[in-house]
Amino acid sequence: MLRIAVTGSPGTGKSTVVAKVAEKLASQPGFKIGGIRTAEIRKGGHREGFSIQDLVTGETGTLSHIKGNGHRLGKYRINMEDLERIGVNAIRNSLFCDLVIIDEIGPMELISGAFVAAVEEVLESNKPILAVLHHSSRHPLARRIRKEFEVLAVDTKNRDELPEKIFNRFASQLL
Ligand SMILES: Nc1ncnc2c1ncn2[C@@H]1O[C@H](COP(=O)(O)OP(=O)(O)OP(=O)(O)O)[C@@H](O)[C@H]1O
Repeated sequence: MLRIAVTGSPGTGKSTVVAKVAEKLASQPGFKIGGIRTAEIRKGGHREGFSIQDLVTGETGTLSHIKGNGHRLGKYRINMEDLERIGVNAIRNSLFCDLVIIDEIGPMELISGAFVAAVEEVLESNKPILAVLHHSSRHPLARRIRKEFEVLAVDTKNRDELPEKIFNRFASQLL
């Protein structure tokens, strides 16, 4: 079962690579992609936090924000309610899809035991997975993914060609 994790320094284009692969696969008739994407919340040219979205329902919430009163991680406060209501549900429901995308598995997401458990459940399934893995996480789940997945490092030199390569790998197994 094909499982690929893309990793790399901040801002190298990991999410863009995954989004391009997802877009190409999603355009195949009947192909269903589940899981999550996270994105920056910007205001006035500054990053104020991150959003989290269910790839099936489109439901979007706040993963973290500079304002809030949840668990602090750097300058951000984790919104555990949205992380678990949207993120954990999206990952559980992705078990009914053809491909699971988890963008991303990093320190903010790994704060939630329910998130970790949901990802572990997907790992125990037979589902193909494409994940963005935070480059420096030492969490046991991150270590497990580094061992079990094919890990591809994204950099500015390979980020334009990687989407096609990753698409072809999944396409040859799944389409
Ligand atoms: N192939 C590309 N060519 C040009 N610009 C790109 C490319 N890929 C990504 N970018 C730009 O680089 C920036 C970072 O991209 P992206 O969010 O995909 O990176 P990331 O590695 O996922 O970031 P983070 O570390 O914050 O998760 C964005 O502004 C995006 O538009």
